[in-house]
Amino acid sequence: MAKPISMEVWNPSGKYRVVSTKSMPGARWIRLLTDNDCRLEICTDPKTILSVDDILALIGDRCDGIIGQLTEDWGEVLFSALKRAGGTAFSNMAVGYNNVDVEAANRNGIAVGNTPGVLTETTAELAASLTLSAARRIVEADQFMRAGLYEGWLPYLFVGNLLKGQTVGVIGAGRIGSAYARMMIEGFKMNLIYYDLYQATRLEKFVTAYGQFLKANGEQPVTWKRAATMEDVLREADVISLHPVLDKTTYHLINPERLAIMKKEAVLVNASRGPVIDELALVEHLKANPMFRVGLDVFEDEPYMKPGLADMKNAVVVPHIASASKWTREGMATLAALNVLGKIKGYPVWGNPNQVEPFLNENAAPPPACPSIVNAKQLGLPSSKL
Ligand SMILES: NC(=O)C1=CN([C@@H]2O[C@H](COP(=O)(O)OP(=O)(O)OC[C@H]3O[C@@H](n4cnc5c(N)ncnc54)[C@H](O)[C@@H]3O)[C@@H](O)[C@H]2O)C=CC1
Ligand SMILES: O=C(O)C(=O)CO
Repeated sequence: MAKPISMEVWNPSGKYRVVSTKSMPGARWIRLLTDNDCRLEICTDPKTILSVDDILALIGDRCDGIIGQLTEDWGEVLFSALKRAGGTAFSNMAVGYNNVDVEAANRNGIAVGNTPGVLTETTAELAASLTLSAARRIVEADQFMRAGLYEGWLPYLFVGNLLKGQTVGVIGAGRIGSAYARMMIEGFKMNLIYYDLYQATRLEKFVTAYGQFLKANGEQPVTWKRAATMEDVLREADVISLHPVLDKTTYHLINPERLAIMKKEAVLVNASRGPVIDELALVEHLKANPMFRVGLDVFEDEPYMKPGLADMKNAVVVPHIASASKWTREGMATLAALNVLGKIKGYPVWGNPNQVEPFLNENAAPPPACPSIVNAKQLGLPSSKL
């Protein structure tokens, strides 16, 4: 087993031992735990990704709850160790929890928290930024300037794609996908085609109302369509943004066959999870189709890129920063801490994980509830009546 690693300890005499595998932004999450009789231990080891052995050492012999990161592998080994240490609560500091084996958590009676809602707009804004960067070739043009290559305006210099009046395709029109769609529709007057297992009723109503508003003002109305198949989106859209969860149904959702049916000058954006795209196939597609552009926040084998991707001028790549705004990261820390605290205190689970604002109000005490526990039903946890 790995040696115990460096820790920062808050409120040493607290009754409940809570561990965070990383330092997290803001001070509120620390205050919320220490004001509620928790001894908080924050791992300060400089290693970016902790191994299962590292985390076993952090859990130790006694641990009531633990906050972990999306880079960590939370399965049977860690959940059974947490159970043996007397723990009942884990929270990912993330909305996505594909790094967590929820079945293993269920077997060990551990609640699994996540942090929905607080990342929605921040992540959608980064997806919109990637869309614009790819469509208008911002990174290529920036590199060109810095290399001293600019000799004056030219009719063909860095010609890209106009978004207005084009079709934006969204795959996975949940919280983030819908927020992204609204940005592209309201901001650039794009038409929408989307594919999701469920109907995005609020999004549809928004596009209808916005279309009516534009029409009343003498402008071309925007339109929406719910596609029967993912292929319909890929064939029709000029810009496609991926926002589904990562699971068996979405692994390599973008594969060679599906890349082949996309428009040759399409823009593809991924701020969901890397394995949603077959990245090797994408590299080949980028090579064969120089006018096809991508904006990627996530990668199949993070922190690595597949061979060849870094050389592609038609790819904009950023290191998984879609949720990286101060407000969002502090909010994620707060929600993760409250998930763990709420379970330790025996609080019920908040009724609507899409409406977590009451937990984020700095000027009020948070509701006595766990903001979001993904396996609440399986563990038979009570729902909050608030
Ligand atoms: N790059 C980043 O930093 C971030 C990435 N994410 C990723 O984005 C994902 C989505 O987050 P939210 O919008 O908050 O979740 P959400 O649960 O509101 O939306 C996910 C949507 O995907 C749909 N979906 C599931 N399977 C599908 C399939 N096979 N085909 C099409 N649609 C399918 C669901 O019906 C749902 O509407 C997270 O699970 C996470 O992996 C989230 C935040 C930040
Ligand atoms: O919350 C998530 O799922 C993330 O990817 C964090 O950025």
